[in-house]
Amino acid sequence: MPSLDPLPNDAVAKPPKDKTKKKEKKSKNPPTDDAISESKKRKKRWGDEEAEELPKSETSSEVLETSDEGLKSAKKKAKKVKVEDAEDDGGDEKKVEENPNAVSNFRISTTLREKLKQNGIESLFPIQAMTFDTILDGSDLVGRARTGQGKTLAFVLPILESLTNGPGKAARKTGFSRPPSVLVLLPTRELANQVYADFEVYGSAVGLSSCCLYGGTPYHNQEDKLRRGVDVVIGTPGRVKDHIERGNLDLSHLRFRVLDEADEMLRMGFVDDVELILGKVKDLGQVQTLLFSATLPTWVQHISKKFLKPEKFTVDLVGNEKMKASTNVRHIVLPCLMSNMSQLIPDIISCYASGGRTIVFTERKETASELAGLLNGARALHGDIQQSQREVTLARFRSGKFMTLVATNVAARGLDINDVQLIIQCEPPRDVEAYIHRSGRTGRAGNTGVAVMLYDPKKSSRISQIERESGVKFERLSAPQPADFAKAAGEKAVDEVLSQISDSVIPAFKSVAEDLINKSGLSAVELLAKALAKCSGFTDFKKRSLLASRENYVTVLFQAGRPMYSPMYILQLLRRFLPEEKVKAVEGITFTADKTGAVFDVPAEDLDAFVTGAQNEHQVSVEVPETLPPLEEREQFTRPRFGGSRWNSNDRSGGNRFSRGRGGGGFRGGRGNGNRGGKR
Ligand SMILES: Nc1ncnc2c1ncn2[C@@H]1O[C@H](COP(=O)(O)OP(=O)(O)OP(=O)(O)O)[C@@H](O)[C@H]1O
Repeated sequence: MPSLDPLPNDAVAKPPKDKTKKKEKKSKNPPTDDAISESKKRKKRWGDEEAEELPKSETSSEVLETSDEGLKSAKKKAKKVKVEDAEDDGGDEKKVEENPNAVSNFRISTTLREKLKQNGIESLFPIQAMTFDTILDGSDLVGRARTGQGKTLAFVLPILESLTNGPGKAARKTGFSRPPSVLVLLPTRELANQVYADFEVYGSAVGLSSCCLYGGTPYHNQEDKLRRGVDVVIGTPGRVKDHIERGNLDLSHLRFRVLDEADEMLRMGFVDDVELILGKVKDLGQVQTLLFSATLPTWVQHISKKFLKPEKFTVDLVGNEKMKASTNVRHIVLPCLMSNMSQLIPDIISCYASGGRTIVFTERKETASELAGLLNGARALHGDIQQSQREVTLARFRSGKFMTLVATNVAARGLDINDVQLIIQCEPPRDVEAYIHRSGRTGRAGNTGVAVMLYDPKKSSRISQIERESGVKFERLSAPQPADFAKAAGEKAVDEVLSQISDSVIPAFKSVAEDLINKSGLSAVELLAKALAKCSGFTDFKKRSLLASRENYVTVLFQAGRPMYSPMYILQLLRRFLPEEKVKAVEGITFTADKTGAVFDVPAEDLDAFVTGAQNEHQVSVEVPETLPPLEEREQFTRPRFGGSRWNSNDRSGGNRFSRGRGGGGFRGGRGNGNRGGKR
């Protein structure tokens, strides 16, 4: 299993200090001898002579160690286990894992340990190791770790352990039509199903049953399960609330309440239902509340106070770290107009997906459906699709029946899908949390991945805003050029030809191949190159502009020996050595950050005229840059017009800003609408 990020230094924020007291609160009743002997007995009851009863935290307000201390103390605990074992068992010392996060170093029963091992899990991830004891010992907790760091099992394991071998066992209701002991709330149906699957796998191993309550599916199956009695209810707030109101769901005996993706659950639109649901618990002293997310904006700390006990613990493995997003992901930005996306995205996938799955995020449901229809083999997932179809689509994506999913934020959070190598966001999302969660669909559990965010060159300022708020440092790249992906695709085709095509096919195709060489006028190598392109799914290669990925355009860098501030000035200089129709074809004038020049796109067939024409002009130069120079940040709000396809630059239907004229978008030569430059 790949290793995970090293823990940051400020992993654990202290629980809110009780300002009225000088010293940290000590527990009122220090453990009596009976309690100690009882706890020693308990290590047997936990069905695991190896699982050592680790000393409970002295007080509920005890500060959890910082991450480094946490790991050191976990090591000490491991050694302590070793020492105690030796004393207790007359020296037949048990092998204790040196790895402080080894599952066997935690109060996890043999049954659960076996089930974890079957799933390849023999060591806890940091967020799991840092929160396990605190949850098992009965505290409320806010947990934060970057995406893909195992937050789900961080609450699943201690909850199951508590209900079957620990403090939660005694109070747990049992028998037919029992009320649930656990409620887990999530923001989307897909995520609810995913967490339900984890509870099914691990809960059923220890005799606990679960059910999943979410909309778009019939009530009666869920009602039957609730009527028969379940231990764990996982669901989305809307459907959970419906079942409460229908009298199917009694939450008065809950032992655990969990808000996964807590910041999303406490956002407008969810918080009222969440508050109503969580308020159904009668005895707040008996219930533990756990909040987890990769993002916990400050406002969450305030609003969550009403659900958590004052002496809650916080384990924050992101803390004050600048980088809030996944550190296992390459974060790339790439300029592209909406009208060029359906042509560009397949090339980005060829370049960065490494044969794995790709999730493309759009802001709106209709654009997700539209784009999915334009991308070969892609499927759409969003809230307007019927629930049964959503489940089929996600299951087929998970099983690799298709490799490109085009989704809205319904797939942004929590979804854990194997081998997602590439995330493409069609435009900067509205908030930084969306960026962090979307890009976190790749690079999970210690694996690596690539997140590409496309942006309209006219709105580049959103990029630095997301950089500031997420701590991400984007790689500013331009559209992949044919050479970028031909090599990778060609090598893949060669591997397939050599490994999958038997020599037995040669006689049948040899004469056709000889005819082709004799008649085509191309060399054997050139013909083979075409055949490999065909195997790779390419029929032609179009050059794309660096500035906006415009097909059959080239981005040029224009300089005039003095700072420039107005596109009109540039157009006037161009008119000195170019005919009007070529000046009119200029697209997307954008000044360099130092204003000493400007870049813009010109039709590839006009490039020579621009370069040679400039040579005869005093102090004017036109060159083709390898990469974009640092450009002026731009923010321009253009109200999108409706109708027509915004995705296909070949579309001449007009009707919206994305398919206007050649190449679409950007400032156009000759109209002098000027670059409004900078932010307004
Ligand atoms: N201790 C572990 N060892 C190995 N793999 C693990 C461990 N814990 C969890 N995983 C795997 O790591 C992946 C990510 O886990 P999970 O989905 O819980 O992450 P997360 O932190 O909730 O992510 P997100 O913030 O995106 O919701 C899953 O495939 C899970 O099976």
